[in-house]
Amino acid sequence: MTAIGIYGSAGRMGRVIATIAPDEGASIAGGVDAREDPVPLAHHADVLVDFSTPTALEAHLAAAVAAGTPLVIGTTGLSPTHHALIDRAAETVAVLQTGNTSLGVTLLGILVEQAAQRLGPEWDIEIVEMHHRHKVDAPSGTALLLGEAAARGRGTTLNEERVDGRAGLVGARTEGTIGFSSLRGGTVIGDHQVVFAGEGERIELGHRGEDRSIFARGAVKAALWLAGKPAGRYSMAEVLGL
Ligand SMILES: NC(=O)C1=CN([C@@H]2O[C@H](COP(=O)(O)OP(=O)(O)OC[C@H]3O[C@@H](n4cnc5c(N)ncnc54)[C@H](OP(=O)(O)O)[C@@H]3O)[C@@H](O)[C@H]2O)C=CC1
Ligand SMILES: O=C(O)C1=N[C@H](C(=O)O)C[C@H](O)C1
Repeated sequence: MTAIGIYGSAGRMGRVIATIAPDEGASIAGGVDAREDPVPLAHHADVLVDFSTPTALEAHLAAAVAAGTPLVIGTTGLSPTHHALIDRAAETVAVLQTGNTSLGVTLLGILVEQAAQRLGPEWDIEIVEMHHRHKVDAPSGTALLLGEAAARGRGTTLNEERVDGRAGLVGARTEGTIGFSSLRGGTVIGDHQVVFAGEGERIELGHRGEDRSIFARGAVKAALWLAGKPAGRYSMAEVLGL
């Protein structure tokens, strides 16, 4: 049975992953949290999952590379530097990074890319997300993933088009931009709405997470799929065959 090591094992996600792993046919090799050495776990797990914090990512990647153990990264709030480190690690081990491991959001990303491509830049795109009061990063990793899908559909990059949380006298909207708004409160698991606003009509594509097990199941499926894969950077759509 494939043994999964969890970075961030005592957190909200880590605990759900440990609970549902046996249902998906996996066992848990162990867990690591803040101020613990990530290296021994990388050596005795078959595959690692990281749902911790961006500041720990570099050490987790180094441990995975040193042990030759594949790594699924679910942690969000990553910077371009983190993504460069992931690309470098993926030259040595199999790595899958995604802001959302659920089936629903993975499919939503594909639908958003297609809609953006077909509608063109004259349809304004705004992405609204809401999460629980404990979430520390904004926009959410999922919102950014959806924004990247929309930008790809339009043949551009999110870096060129991104506008975060407007406030004050910001002026009229610039065509082609992709706006982000983040709400925080209560116990919301994760809601995302992608609004395509055209002349006299709107299309809204969205997803509501009702339970963290949707992310945990996806993470375990990704880990089982990634174990034994050659070095490279893989996607959740490949795991789910979408
Ligand atoms: N991709 C996806 O589908 C999803 C991604 N996420 C993302 O996963 C991450 C974790 O979310 P969540 O579980 O809610 O957060 P929590 O804050 O509940 O858990 C984070 C865990 O990481 C641990 N941690 C902190 N620093 C380190 C470190 N240096 N090394 C190892 N572990 C460390 C914390 O330990 P301690 O308490 O000791 O500090 C804690 O147990 C977030 O970035 C979130 O956005 C969440 C849900 C789905
Ligand atoms: O922190 C969370 O809870 C979640 N984080 C991910 C994100 O940033 O998109 C995924 C999910 O929405 C829950």
